[in-house]
Amino acid sequence: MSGAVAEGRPARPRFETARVGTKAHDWVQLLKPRVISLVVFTGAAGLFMAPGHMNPVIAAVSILCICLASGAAGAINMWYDRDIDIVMQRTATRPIPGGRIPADGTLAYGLGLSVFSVALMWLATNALAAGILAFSIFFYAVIYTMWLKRSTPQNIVIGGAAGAFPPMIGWAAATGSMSVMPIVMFAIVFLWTPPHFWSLSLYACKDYGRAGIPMLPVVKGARHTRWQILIYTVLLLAVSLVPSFLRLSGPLYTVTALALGLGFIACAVRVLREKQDAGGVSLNGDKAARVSFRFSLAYLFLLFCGLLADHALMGWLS
Ligand code: HEM
Ligand SMILES: CC(C)=CCC/C(C)=C/CC/C(C)=C/COP(=O)(O)OP(=O)(O)O
Repeated sequence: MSGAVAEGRPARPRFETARVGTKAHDWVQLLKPRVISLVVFTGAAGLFMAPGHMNPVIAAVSILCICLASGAAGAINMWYDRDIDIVMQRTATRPIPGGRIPADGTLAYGLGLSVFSVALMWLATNALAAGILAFSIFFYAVIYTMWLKRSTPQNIVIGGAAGAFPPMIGWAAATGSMSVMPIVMFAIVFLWTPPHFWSLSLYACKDYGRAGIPMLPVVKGARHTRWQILIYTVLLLAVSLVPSFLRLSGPLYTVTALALGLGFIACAVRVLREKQDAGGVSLNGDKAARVSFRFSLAYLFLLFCGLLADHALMGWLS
C-alpha cells in the first residue's frame, strides 16, 4: 500500500537527489534522528521526574526503547509519505525518494523496530509503559501520518499528541503508574507542537501546497496561522505554570517557565507583525517565523531542563 496521491496533483518537480552519505547514514536518517533527540529528552525528563529510585540500567534501557520506538514511527512515516516527500523540496533527498533505500525495506525496518522496542520495554519495565509506547507509535504512524495529515488542517493539533506521550512513557517506566505531573508534561508538549510546526509551515507552505497537504497556511492562509501561533503560545504559557500552581515545582521552574513563555509569545508577536502582504504572506523571507521555529526547539529543551533542575534543587533542599 502506498499513500494516495491526490488526483490532479502537478507532476513532480525535479530536485537534486544526489547520493548523500553512506548506506548506514541513510538507515539512520530514516529514524529522523534530530527529532528523536528532543523526543528522547522529554521522555527521559518524565523518567527523572518520577518518585523513587530506578535501576540505572533499566532507566537506560527504557530511554533506548523510547528512542527506537520514535525512530520506528519515523521510518513508517517516511515509508507511507514517500509519494509526497518526493514532491517537496525539504524532503526530496530523503533516503526513499532519493532512491537509496527501498520502500519495502523501510516498512520492514519500521515494523521490526516497533515490535522490538515495545517488547523490550515490556520485559524491562511494565505493561503500562509498553502500552503507551505502542499507542504512541500507532498514533504517529497511523492516526497522524495515514489519516489526519492528508485530511484536515487540524492534523498537527490532534496528531501532536503522538509526540507528547514520551514524558508519560518515562514516568510509567519508572513507576508503573500515572500521575498529574506527567499529564501536565504531556499537555505542555501537546500545546507546544502547533506553534513549533506552524512557524515552520509558514515558510515551507509552498512545499505543502505542491504536495496537496492541507496544512493550516495552505488552507486558511498565513494571517490566520500567525494568529493561531500567538493563541497557542499564550495557552502554552498558562499550562506551563500549572506545576507551579499545584506546588509540584518550585521558584526556579516558575521563573524559567515565565521567561521562556514570554520569550515564545514575543516571537509569536513578531511573527504576527512581520511585514506582509494583504494575504499575510511575509515580504521579509519569513525571518520572524524562522526565529520562532528555532526558539520553539530551545524553549522545550530549556523548559524541561528547568523542571529537572528545580526537581533536583527541591530534593536537595528537603
Ligand atoms: C505532529 C507533531 C509535529 C510535527 C508535524 C513536526 C514537524 C516538524 C518538521 C516538519 C520539522 C522539520 C524537519 C525537517 O526539515 O526534516 C521538524 C523539526 C523538528 N522537530 Fe518537530 N514536529 C512535531 C512534533 C515534534 C515533537 C513532539 C518534537 C520533540 C519533542 C519535535 C522536535 C523537532 C526537532 C528537534 C526538530 C529539528 C530537526 C532538525 O534540526 O533537523 N517535533 N518538526
Ligand atoms: C515514542 C514515540 C513513538 C514518539 C513519536 C514522536 C514523534 C516522532 C512525533 C512526531 C514528530 C514529527 C517529526 C512529526 C513530523 O511529521 P511529518 O510527517 O509531518 O513531517 P515531515 O514532512 O518532515 O515528514
